[in-house]
Amino acid sequence: MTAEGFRSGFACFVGRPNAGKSTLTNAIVGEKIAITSSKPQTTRHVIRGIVTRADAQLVLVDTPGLHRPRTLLGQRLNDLVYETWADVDVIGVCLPSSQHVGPGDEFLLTEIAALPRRPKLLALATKSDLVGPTRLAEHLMRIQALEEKLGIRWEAIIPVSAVTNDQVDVVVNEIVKLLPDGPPLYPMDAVTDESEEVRIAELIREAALEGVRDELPHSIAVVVDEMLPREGRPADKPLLDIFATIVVERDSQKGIIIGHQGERLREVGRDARLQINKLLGTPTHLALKVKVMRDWQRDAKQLNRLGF
Ligand SMILES: Nc1nc2c(ncn2[C@@H]2O[C@H](COP(=O)(O)OP(=O)(O)OP(=O)(O)O)[C@@H](O)[C@H]2O)c(=O)[nH]1
Repeated sequence: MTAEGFRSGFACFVGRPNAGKSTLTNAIVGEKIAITSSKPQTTRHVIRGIVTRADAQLVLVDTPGLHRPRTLLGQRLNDLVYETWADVDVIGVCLPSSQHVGPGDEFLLTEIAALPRRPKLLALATKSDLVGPTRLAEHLMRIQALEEKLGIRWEAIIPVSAVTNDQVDVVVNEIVKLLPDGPPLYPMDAVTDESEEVRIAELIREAALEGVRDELPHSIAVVVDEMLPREGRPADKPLLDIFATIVVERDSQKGIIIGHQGERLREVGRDARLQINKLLGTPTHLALKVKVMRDWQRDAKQLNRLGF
């Protein structure tokens, strides 16, 4: 039963690494679904957050960054980006207020402008809390000037801060306005269609990368091997056992993840478990293994197994 005038569709946020895409997605969906970090390029999976309102359903698709493909993984990620862009109704282009609009941003927009079926474009001046009004105004004017320079059209230009929650609702309203009429695409109570396992794997990956991103930026993946309720627990005190494997490319990386006498891996497990408990709302026990799979990023069979 959907009211007349109900809108539904897909949107994604694009932007240079660190532009604030994941943080904005989280602020909108209100649940930890995407990875955020202070270092670039941690978003790897296509993650959908779903906003359902009385008048609309918005499905947010998170894409990885576009980069120079040096490995099979790089190529697949880029293909995924173009496929995602072709599918969405609205692209929110994140242009951080704290940085100048640069060649990277223009490259991205030129690629979008060349799409056969161009989605509607919203310019989002992200991280607006980091600059004063004068700088923000200048930034907005530079964004405006891109229309003529690149032959694109902004449906709106919106300053937004995901951190202070300023104008996040305006962003959602503007996106919804641009969605086509249509019934909900997912059940009305859905938040995300990403499987729990994938979300858990991402939380572990995030914890494993903490503090060592410079050393291991793209060389780790996480697979959840098994999740089962612990037997013999009282009904009011359940415990979920999660077995997961952290996959690295080299022995030296395995050493980094594990740390001196396993200290670092224990920390990773503790951090990840807290996040997982929050996500699932159930106490969990997390058993982590570290495995070396040489060149997993170049090997198609391994990539398929890891879900890329
Ligand atoms: N002050 C401020 N910081 C922000 C805001 N949004 C994001 N950040 C910070 O900017 C950094 C990058 O944010 P992300 O959301 O991970 O950026 P991203 O575009 O998803 O990055 P990639 O996954 O690398 O492409 C993090 O340290 C965030 O805390 C904001 O509105 N204000």
